[in-house]
Amino acid sequence: MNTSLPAGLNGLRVSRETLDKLEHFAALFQKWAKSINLVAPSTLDDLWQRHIVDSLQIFRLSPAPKTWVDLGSGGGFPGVITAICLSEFSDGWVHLIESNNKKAAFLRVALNETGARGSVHPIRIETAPAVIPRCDAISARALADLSQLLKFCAPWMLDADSKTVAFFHKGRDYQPEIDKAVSRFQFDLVKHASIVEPDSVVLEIANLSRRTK
Ligand SMILES: C[S@@+](CC[C@H](N)C(=O)[O-])C[C@H]1O[C@@H](n2cnc3c(N)ncnc32)[C@H](O)[C@@H]1O
Repeated sequence: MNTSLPAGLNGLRVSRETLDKLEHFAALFQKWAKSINLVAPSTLDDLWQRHIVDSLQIFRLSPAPKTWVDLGSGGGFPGVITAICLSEFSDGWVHLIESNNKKAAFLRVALNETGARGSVHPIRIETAPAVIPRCDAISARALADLSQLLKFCAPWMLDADSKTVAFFHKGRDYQPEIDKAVSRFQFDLVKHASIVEPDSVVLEIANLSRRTK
């Protein structure tokens, strides 16, 4: 298995300390992935590019938010990677929402062992806003279609005063998801080209409101 670092992290810059933590996380991930299905096994050989660098783009796009919520964190992408990046700063925090208990156990170990700034909530996303009433940013990767993601985010983003921004990784077939979502919601959208997958994007969404008929 290739656990080596891709040259220059695709141009992303991280400190030596963060790199050490990412490498520690990668080693832990490979160990746990032998007994729990953390990502599609076919992608394990390319852990750095397919998962770690893919996740790093989120923090690169938005380093400022203090309180993050990562929905359906699975094996930690992008939530744990964001939490590791935040550990360079004093006051950021990532709430990882993952209802699968085995994955939640891995996430706890990953945060503890890397000293990342985050906590794990082994709960359903639908109940998370009651536990985490506000956040500055939300991330989700490989979780649901855009309309469902916006429904999950609504409790944090629908308030007219909300400044919460959401970041969603999407593969090349994202446009029909946007077309469907705009029939129900209005929002500001920025499409960021992925630095990892050609034709994939990270959708940045702000100023969410429900469309009135
Ligand atoms: C396909 S995995 C993606 C994991 C990770 N974000 C990634 O990109 O590798 C989706 C994860 O979301 C979790 N999940 C799905 N629906 C959920 C819900 N309603 N509440 C909490 N977790 C959920 C699943 O247990 C699973 O680990």
